[in-house]
Amino acid sequence: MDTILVVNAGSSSLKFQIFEIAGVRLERRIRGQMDGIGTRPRLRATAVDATTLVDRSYEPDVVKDLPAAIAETRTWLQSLEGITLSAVGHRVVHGGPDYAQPILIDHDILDKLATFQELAPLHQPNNLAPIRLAMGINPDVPQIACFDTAFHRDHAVHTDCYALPWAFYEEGIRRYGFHGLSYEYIAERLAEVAPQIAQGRVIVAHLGSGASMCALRDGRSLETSMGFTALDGLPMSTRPGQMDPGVVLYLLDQKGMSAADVTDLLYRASGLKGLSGISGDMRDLLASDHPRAALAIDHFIHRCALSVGMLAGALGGLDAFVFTAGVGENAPAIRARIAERLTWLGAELDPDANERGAMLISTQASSVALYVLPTDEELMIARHTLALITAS
Ligand SMILES: Nc1ncnc2c1ncn2[C@@H]1O[C@H](COP(=O)(O)OP(=O)(O)O)[C@@H](O)[C@H]1O
Ligand SMILES: CC(=O)OP(=O)(O)O
Ligand SMILES: [Mg+2]
Repeated sequence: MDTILVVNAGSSSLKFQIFEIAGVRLERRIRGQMDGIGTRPRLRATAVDATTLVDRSYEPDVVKDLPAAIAETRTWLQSLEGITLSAVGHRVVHGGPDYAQPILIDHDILDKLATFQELAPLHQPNNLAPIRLAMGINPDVPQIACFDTAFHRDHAVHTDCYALPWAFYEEGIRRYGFHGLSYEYIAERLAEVAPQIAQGRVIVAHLGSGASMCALRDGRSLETSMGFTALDGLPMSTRPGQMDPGVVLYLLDQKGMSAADVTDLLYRASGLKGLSGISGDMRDLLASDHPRAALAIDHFIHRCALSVGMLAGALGGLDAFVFTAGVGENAPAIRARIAERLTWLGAELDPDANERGAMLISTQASSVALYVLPTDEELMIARHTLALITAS
């Protein structure tokens, strides 16, 4: 069968899906992921009828990083039979100022995208490595890049700029925003499940290993919590989120840390992991009775609440709030605590619906509709990929 393979390397997971091309439609065939990379690695894949195709756990030091996950997953994918690849669609986290649309990759574009590696060190190298590999093995299969930044590219300039001298904006130091494929999917999904509400003022909380929020109006991105890099905004598994840049200056100047040390601290050793000293995985923190686990969760909730205030301000009010990604989809306790901090906006949680993981988790009296919508970045990538290969 003719298929599109989609590859999505996140900061704690490698997700993939295989879609059959059925004329102009896509039919999902296989969905899988290696998640818990470096903490509790597990490779799982299911067929469309929910049959388990693989379910394998690994020691954390065996699949300790994304390259190890890519190698292990690739071996498994190669064992599949009867699959002809028409194209591969890739999530590429940073598209810089110029890439605002999905694009067919060639060597020049690959080199250009590699110049953004320092702006997304947890992602960009792992997004580009499989593309380079695939182009080497089978140069005839089109490799399509879909950017996390693209969905935010039509923000107003006053939204995108930092209050730095203008020349910095012109050279590309801007607030790009990320998780755009997820927000694009949720905007479409919300338009299906609640068309009226989707036209209104909506905040989507993508709470995974990386976490951000996006203010949508009429399905378009108006504001988002991440900026020039995916360090900004909410605290994450291993990243601190919004921080006074004076801290970085202090670390460099007063503590004598090198730029590489600070990079490592901010991308890999901070956030929930750094603050708790236990783990960056929300499951571990929820299961722990250590006071620092509780502190890390309290901080996460507090920063989420502040971010909602900021984005509701950008929207001039709030009609709906959507939880998505690993934590948002799977942690009712976290959803309940965030919802509690939305009470001032008129939100009222339905605790039973929340525990069940229902799609709508607010009461009828709530003036802000609360939703849980599983994201599907891979479907978004597959759609873009199909559109691009059929247009060319
Ligand atoms: N049942 C759960 N309860 C709480 N957190 C969960 C649960 N399942 C997954 N998570 C969290 O979701 C995160 C992964 O989310 P995901 O969106 O897949 O991240 P990424 O794409 O950045 O790798 C993990 O760090 C884990 O903390
Ligand atoms: C941009 C980002 O942080 O992505 P992820 O949440 O997949 O790590
Ligand atoms: Mg992700």
